[in-house]
Amino acid sequence: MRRSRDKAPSLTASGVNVAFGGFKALTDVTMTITPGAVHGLIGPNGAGKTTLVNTLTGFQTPTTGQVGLAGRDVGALAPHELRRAGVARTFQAGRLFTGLDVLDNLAVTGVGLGHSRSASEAEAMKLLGWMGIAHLAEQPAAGLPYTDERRVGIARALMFSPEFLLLDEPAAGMSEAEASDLADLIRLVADELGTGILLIEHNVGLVLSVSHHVYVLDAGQIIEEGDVDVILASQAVRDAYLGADQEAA
Ligand SMILES: Nc1ncnc2c1ncn2[C@@H]1O[C@H](COP(=O)(O)OP(=O)(O)OP(=O)(O)O)[C@@H](O)[C@H]1O
Repeated sequence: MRRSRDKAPSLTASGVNVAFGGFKALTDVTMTITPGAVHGLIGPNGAGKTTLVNTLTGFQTPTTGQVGLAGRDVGALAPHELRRAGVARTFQAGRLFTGLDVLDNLAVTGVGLGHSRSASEAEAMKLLGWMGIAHLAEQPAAGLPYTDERRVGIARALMFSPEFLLLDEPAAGMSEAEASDLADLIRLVADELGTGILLIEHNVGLVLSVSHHVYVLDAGQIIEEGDVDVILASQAVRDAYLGADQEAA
Protein backbone atom coordinates (compact mmCIF):
# COMPACT_ATOMS: atom_id res chain seq x y z
CA MET A 1 0.00 0.00 0.00
CA ARG A 2 2.98 2.30 0.51
CA ARG A 3 3.51 5.05 -1.99
CA SER A 4 6.56 7.18 -2.58
CA ARG A 5 6.16 10.44 -0.69
CA ASP A 6 8.50 12.24 -3.03
CA LYS A 7 5.93 12.28 -5.80
CA ALA A 8 3.25 13.93 -3.70
CA PRO A 9 3.13 17.73 -3.76
CA SER A 10 1.75 19.90 -0.95
CA LEU A 11 -1.79 21.17 -0.66
CA THR A 12 -1.76 24.83 0.26
CA ALA A 13 -3.96 27.77 1.14
CA SER A 14 -2.31 31.12 0.47
CA GLY A 15 -3.92 34.29 1.75
CA VAL A 16 -7.37 32.75 1.50
CA ASN A 17 -10.36 34.94 2.29
CA VAL A 18 -13.95 33.71 2.25
CA ALA A 19 -16.82 36.15 2.72
CA PHE A 20 -20.49 35.29 2.99
CA GLY A 21 -22.09 38.58 2.06
CA GLY A 22 -20.55 41.07 4.47
CA PHE A 23 -19.40 38.37 6.91
CA LYS A 24 -15.76 37.28 6.69
CA ALA A 25 -15.63 33.58 7.57
CA LEU A 26 -11.90 33.30 6.70
CA THR A 27 -9.33 36.10 6.73
CA ASP A 28 -5.94 35.72 5.08
CA VAL A 29 -5.56 32.03 5.89
CA THR A 30 -2.29 30.41 4.86
CA MET A 31 -1.54 26.75 5.48
CA THR A 32 0.48 23.90 4.03
CA ILE A 33 -0.50 20.23 4.16
CA THR A 34 2.44 17.99 3.42
CA PRO A 35 2.46 14.31 2.41
CA GLY A 36 2.80 11.66 5.09
CA ALA A 37 2.08 14.03 7.98
CA VAL A 38 -0.94 14.71 10.18
CA HIS A 39 -1.98 18.34 10.51
CA GLY A 40 -4.48 19.34 13.14
CA LEU A 41 -6.98 22.17 12.85
CA ILE A 42 -8.66 23.29 16.05
CA GLY A 43 -10.64 26.31 17.09
CA PRO A 44 -13.84 27.29 18.85
CA ASN A 45 -17.30 26.83 17.38
CA GLY A 46 -17.81 29.02 14.33
CA ALA A 47 -14.07 29.68 13.90
CA GLY A 48 -14.26 28.72 10.22
CA LYS A 49 -12.86 25.17 10.27
CA THR A 50 -15.47 23.61 8.02
CA THR A 51 -15.35 26.61 5.70
CA LEU A 52 -11.61 26.06 5.34
CA VAL A 53 -12.07 22.34 4.61
CA ASN A 54 -14.76 23.22 2.08
CA THR A 55 -12.37 25.69 0.45
CA LEU A 56 -9.53 23.17 0.23
CA THR A 57 -11.82 20.54 -1.33
CA GLY A 58 -13.68 22.59 -3.93
CA PHE A 59 -16.97 22.94 -2.03
CA GLN A 60 -16.32 26.64 -1.46
CA THR A 61 -14.57 29.02 -3.83
CA PRO A 62 -12.24 31.46 -2.09
CA THR A 63 -13.35 35.07 -2.38
CA THR A 64 -9.68 35.96 -2.78
CA GLY A 65 -6.46 34.02 -2.34
CA GLN A 66 -5.20 30.71 -3.74
CA VAL A 67 -5.67 27.04 -3.10
CA GLY A 68 -2.61 25.32 -4.51
CA LEU A 69 -1.81 21.75 -5.49
CA ALA A 70 1.61 21.07 -6.94
CA GLY A 71 2.01 24.78 -7.46
CA ARG A 72 -1.16 24.97 -9.55
CA ASP A 73 -4.06 27.21 -8.44
CA VAL A 74 -6.96 24.79 -7.96
CA GLY A 75 -9.28 27.16 -6.07
CA ALA A 76 -11.86 27.19 -8.87
CA LEU A 77 -12.01 23.39 -9.34
CA ALA A 78 -15.21 21.51 -8.49
CA PRO A 79 -15.13 18.91 -5.71
CA HIS A 80 -15.02 15.94 -8.11
CA GLU A 81 -12.17 17.55 -10.03
CA LEU A 82 -10.16 18.05 -6.86
CA ARG A 83 -10.94 14.47 -5.79
CA ARG A 84 -9.57 13.21 -9.08
CA ALA A 85 -6.53 15.40 -8.53
CA GLY A 86 -5.94 13.60 -5.22
CA VAL A 87 -7.77 15.62 -2.55
CA ALA A 88 -10.36 13.57 -0.62
CA ARG A 89 -12.50 14.38 2.39
CA THR A 90 -14.97 12.98 4.84
CA PHE A 91 -18.01 14.80 6.16
CA GLN A 92 -19.28 15.43 9.67
CA ALA A 93 -22.23 13.20 8.93
CA GLY A 94 -21.08 9.96 7.27
CA ARG A 95 -23.01 10.59 4.05
CA LEU A 96 -22.78 6.94 3.02
CA PHE A 97 -25.16 5.70 0.33
CA THR A 98 -27.62 4.06 2.69
CA GLY A 99 -29.27 1.94 -0.01
CA LEU A 100 -25.97 0.17 -0.80
CA ASP A 101 -23.77 -2.23 1.09
CA VAL A 102 -20.29 -1.23 2.23
CA LEU A 103 -18.46 -2.73 -0.75
CA ASP A 104 -20.71 -0.91 -3.20
CA ASN A 105 -20.27 2.35 -1.29
CA LEU A 106 -16.56 2.11 -1.99
CA ALA A 107 -16.90 0.69 -5.50
CA VAL A 108 -19.24 3.48 -6.62
CA THR A 109 -16.58 5.97 -5.59
CA GLY A 110 -14.00 4.10 -7.66
CA VAL A 111 -16.27 4.12 -10.71
CA GLY A 112 -16.86 7.85 -10.15
CA LEU A 113 -13.10 8.28 -10.26
CA GLY A 114 -13.04 6.68 -13.69
CA HIS A 115 -12.04 3.11 -12.79
CA SER A 116 -13.83 -0.03 -13.96
CA ARG A 117 -16.35 -1.75 -11.74
CA SER A 118 -14.09 -4.78 -11.23
CA ALA A 119 -11.01 -2.69 -10.50
CA SER A 120 -13.07 -0.63 -8.06
CA GLU A 121 -14.34 -3.71 -6.23
CA ALA A 122 -10.82 -5.11 -6.04
CA GLU A 123 -9.51 -1.82 -4.65
CA ALA A 124 -12.39 -1.70 -2.16
CA MET A 125 -11.67 -5.20 -0.86
CA LYS A 126 -7.94 -4.46 -0.62
CA LEU A 127 -8.66 -1.30 1.36
CA LEU A 128 -11.24 -2.87 3.66
CA GLY A 129 -8.79 -5.70 4.34
CA TRP A 130 -5.96 -3.28 5.06
CA MET A 131 -8.18 -1.44 7.54
CA GLY A 132 -9.25 -4.71 9.18
CA ILE A 133 -12.92 -4.29 8.29
CA ALA A 134 -13.30 -6.71 5.37
CA HIS A 135 -16.06 -8.43 7.37
CA LEU A 136 -18.23 -5.36 6.77
CA ALA A 137 -18.11 -5.62 2.96
CA GLU A 138 -21.57 -7.08 2.53
CA GLN A 139 -23.21 -5.21 5.40
CA PRO A 140 -25.88 -2.67 4.44
CA ALA A 141 -24.48 0.81 5.03
CA ALA A 142 -27.76 1.86 6.61
CA GLY A 143 -27.49 -0.32 9.69
CA LEU A 144 -23.84 0.20 10.59
CA PRO A 145 -22.84 1.09 14.13
CA TYR A 146 -21.55 4.64 14.39
CA THR A 147 -17.84 3.86 14.60
CA ASP A 148 -18.01 1.43 11.68
CA GLU A 149 -19.85 4.05 9.64
CA ARG A 150 -16.98 6.46 10.32
CA ARG A 151 -14.40 3.86 9.29
CA VAL A 152 -16.25 3.08 6.10
CA GLY A 153 -16.45 6.80 5.36
CA ILE A 154 -12.67 7.01 5.70
CA ALA A 155 -12.21 3.86 3.59
CA ARG A 156 -14.37 5.37 0.86
CA ALA A 157 -12.34 8.57 0.92
CA LEU A 158 -9.13 6.50 0.61
CA MET A 159 -10.19 4.71 -2.59
CA PHE A 160 -7.34 4.74 -5.09
CA SER A 161 -4.96 6.44 -2.68
CA PRO A 162 -5.62 10.19 -2.66
CA GLU A 163 -2.57 12.28 -1.85
CA PHE A 164 -4.51 14.23 0.78
CA LEU A 165 -7.32 13.38 3.18
CA LEU A 166 -9.30 15.98 5.08
CA LEU A 167 -11.23 14.63 8.05
CA ASP A 168 -14.07 16.82 9.35
CA GLU A 169 -14.73 15.91 12.99
CA PRO A 170 -14.29 12.15 12.55
CA ALA A 171 -14.40 11.49 16.31
CA ALA A 172 -17.64 13.36 17.02
CA GLY A 173 -19.77 11.24 19.33
CA MET A 174 -17.04 8.65 19.96
CA SER A 175 -15.92 7.38 23.36
CA GLU A 176 -12.28 7.97 24.34
CA ALA A 177 -11.48 4.32 23.53
CA GLU A 178 -13.06 4.65 20.08
CA ALA A 179 -11.24 7.94 19.50
CA SER A 180 -7.99 6.23 20.46
CA ASP A 181 -8.61 3.52 17.84
CA LEU A 182 -9.32 6.26 15.33
CA ALA A 183 -6.04 7.94 16.25
CA ASP A 184 -4.22 4.68 15.46
CA LEU A 185 -5.91 4.54 12.06
CA ILE A 186 -5.04 8.17 11.27
CA ARG A 187 -1.36 7.54 12.11
CA LEU A 188 -1.38 4.40 9.97
CA VAL A 189 -2.84 6.22 6.96
CA ALA A 190 -0.17 8.92 7.19
CA ASP A 191 2.71 6.52 7.91
CA GLU A 192 1.90 3.60 5.62
CA LEU A 193 0.06 5.27 2.76
CA GLY A 194 2.02 8.54 2.87
CA THR A 195 -1.22 10.51 2.81
CA GLY A 196 -1.16 14.14 3.94
CA ILE A 197 -3.94 14.53 6.51
CA LEU A 198 -5.81 17.53 7.83
CA LEU A 199 -7.74 16.59 10.97
CA ILE A 200 -10.49 18.93 12.17
CA GLU A 201 -11.65 18.01 15.63
CA HIS A 202 -13.25 19.38 18.77
CA ASN A 203 -11.44 16.58 20.64
CA VAL A 204 -8.25 18.57 21.27
CA GLY A 205 -6.59 15.64 23.03
CA LEU A 206 -6.98 13.53 19.90
CA VAL A 207 -5.57 16.28 17.68
CA LEU A 208 -2.57 16.87 19.93
CA SER A 209 -1.88 13.13 20.20
CA VAL A 210 -1.63 12.50 16.44
CA SER A 211 -0.64 15.78 14.79
CA HIS A 212 2.84 16.69 13.62
CA HIS A 213 1.71 20.29 13.10
CA VAL A 214 -1.34 22.08 14.48
CA TYR A 215 -3.16 25.18 13.22
CA VAL A 216 -5.45 27.14 15.51
CA LEU A 217 -8.24 29.11 13.91
CA ASP A 218 -10.22 31.78 15.75
CA ALA A 219 -12.84 34.05 14.18
CA GLY A 220 -11.59 33.13 10.71
CA GLN A 221 -7.89 33.77 11.34
CA ILE A 222 -4.95 31.48 12.07
CA ILE A 223 -3.84 32.71 15.49
CA GLU A 224 -1.18 30.05 16.13
CA GLU A 225 0.57 27.19 14.41
CA GLY A 226 3.33 24.79 15.29
CA ASP A 227 4.07 21.48 16.91
CA VAL A 228 2.23 20.31 19.99
CA ASP A 229 4.67 22.03 22.37
CA VAL A 230 4.13 25.37 20.63
CA ILE A 231 0.34 24.99 20.86
CA LEU A 232 0.41 23.97 24.52
CA ALA A 233 2.64 26.91 25.41
CA SER A 234 0.59 29.49 23.51
CA GLN A 235 -1.21 32.14 25.50
CA ALA A 236 -3.17 33.10 22.37
CA VAL A 237 -4.50 29.56 22.13
CA ARG A 238 -5.41 29.48 25.80
CA ASP A 239 -7.22 32.80 25.46
CA ALA A 240 -9.04 32.02 22.26
CA TYR A 241 -9.70 28.32 22.37
CA LEU A 242 -9.05 26.69 25.70
CA GLY A 243 -10.37 29.79 27.47
CA ALA A 244 -13.59 29.53 25.49
CA ASP A 245 -13.71 25.85 26.33
CA GLN A 246 -13.30 26.51 30.05
CA GLU A 247 -16.01 29.17 29.97
CA ALA A 248 -18.33 26.66 28.32
CA ALA A 249 -17.46 23.98 30.88
N1 LIG B 1 -22.87 29.32 3.67
C1 LIG B 1 -22.75 30.19 4.69
N2 LIG B 1 -23.39 31.38 4.66
C2 LIG B 1 -23.24 32.27 5.67
N3 LIG B 1 -22.47 32.07 6.75
C3 LIG B 1 -21.82 30.90 6.83
C4 LIG B 1 -21.92 29.90 5.82
N4 LIG B 1 -21.14 28.85 6.18
C5 LIG B 1 -20.60 29.16 7.36
N5 LIG B 1 -21.01 30.40 7.75
C6 LIG B 1 -20.58 31.11 8.97
O1 LIG B 1 -19.18 31.14 8.94
C7 LIG B 1 -18.65 30.96 10.27
C8 LIG B 1 -17.71 29.78 10.26
O2 LIG B 1 -18.49 28.57 10.13
P1 LIG B 1 -17.81 27.14 10.09
O3 LIG B 1 -18.90 26.12 10.01
O4 LIG B 1 -16.77 27.12 9.04
O5 LIG B 1 -17.11 27.10 11.53
P2 LIG B 1 -16.54 25.83 12.31
O6 LIG B 1 -15.28 26.29 12.94
O7 LIG B 1 -16.47 24.65 11.41
O8 LIG B 1 -17.66 25.62 13.40
P3 LIG B 1 -18.04 24.30 14.24
O9 LIG B 1 -16.86 23.99 15.08
O10 LIG B 1 -19.21 24.77 15.06
O11 LIG B 1 -18.39 23.22 13.25
C9 LIG B 1 -19.86 30.78 11.18
O12 LIG B 1 -20.16 32.05 11.76
C10 LIG B 1 -20.95 30.36 10.23
O13 LIG B 1 -22.22 30.75 10.73
